[in-house]
Amino acid sequence: MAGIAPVGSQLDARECDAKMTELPNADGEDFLTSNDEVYDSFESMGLQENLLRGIYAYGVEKPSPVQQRGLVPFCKGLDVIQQAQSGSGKTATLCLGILQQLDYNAVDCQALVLVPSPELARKTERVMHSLGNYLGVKVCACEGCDRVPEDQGNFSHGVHVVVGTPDCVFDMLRRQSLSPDYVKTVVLNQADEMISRGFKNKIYDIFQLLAPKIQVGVFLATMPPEALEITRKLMNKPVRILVKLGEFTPEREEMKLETLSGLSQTDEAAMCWLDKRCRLWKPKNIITKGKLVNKKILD
Ligand SMILES: Nc1ncnc2c1ncn2[C@@H]1O[C@H](COP(=O)(O)OP(=O)(O)OP(=O)(O)O)[C@@H](O)[C@H]1O
Repeated sequence: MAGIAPVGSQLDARECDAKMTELPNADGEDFLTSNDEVYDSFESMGLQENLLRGIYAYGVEKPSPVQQRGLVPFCKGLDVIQQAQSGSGKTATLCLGILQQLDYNAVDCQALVLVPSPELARKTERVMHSLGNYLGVKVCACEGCDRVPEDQGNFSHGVHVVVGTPDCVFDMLRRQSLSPDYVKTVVLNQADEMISRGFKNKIYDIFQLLAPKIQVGVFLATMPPEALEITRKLMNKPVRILVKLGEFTPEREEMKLETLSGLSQTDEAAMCWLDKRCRLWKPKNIITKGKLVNKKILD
């Protein structure tokens, strides 16, 4: 671990919030963190042996910038805001942070992950399941509000983590198909996207059903004013991590495309995703699975 004095560690909460909205557009500073610890390897983070095995089996060797700064505080049970671009490793971070803290001797729902779409719920379920394979995690995605009986069936076998859109999760809690009693962590993944899809009030409704003292993680790419409002209302002295655009390199994106292919996404979905990345980084070429994809074919 290398100790550094990061931008943000001396600022108060309000100054930090202001910085988090300004910094993505500013030159010069790459990180804003209100926590001064940076871990450049997973081994130095004090993670459980079986979680490390899951990480290696998943094919990940070195933590990404957001993981180097945000994973350990999250594992310690602190509230954490992580703002970084899509593809920077936020989903893996929240999965690892939850997996490290679960009590595997109890089969109660201990963590909720709220996401903007059923597709992202399924993706998060797969990532959590792969990383937690050696820990025996039971994770379940709510498939959709029209599939309540199937979801109820899955929950009845016992579950540690539930992932779903705010609508679905609220519905499960309201029907008492899911107990709020043992939930100690709630994560809002792609919180900015959830807000733009109109889920803000449903998120507040869910928190009304949970215990008052709960760990909250907020993961997003942008910080609209409503996201700041959510963090102020729901979080307790959060650790703030902002990784600027461009910190995640195209080389690592090769891995994302391989993962995409591995998950048998359609070529169209993969190309659409690549196109978004090319607009961000403007690379000349992207190499994937030994093939060179010339950027021109995406134009
Ligand atoms: N430390 C790492 N090293 C290499 N690849 C990684 C690492 N962490 C995550 N990845 C891979 O990078 C890709 C993006 O990670 P992830 O989905 O966690 O990012 P994200 O920030 O949540 O993206 P999005 O906002 O689009 O969901 C995935 O394919 C994941 O397997």
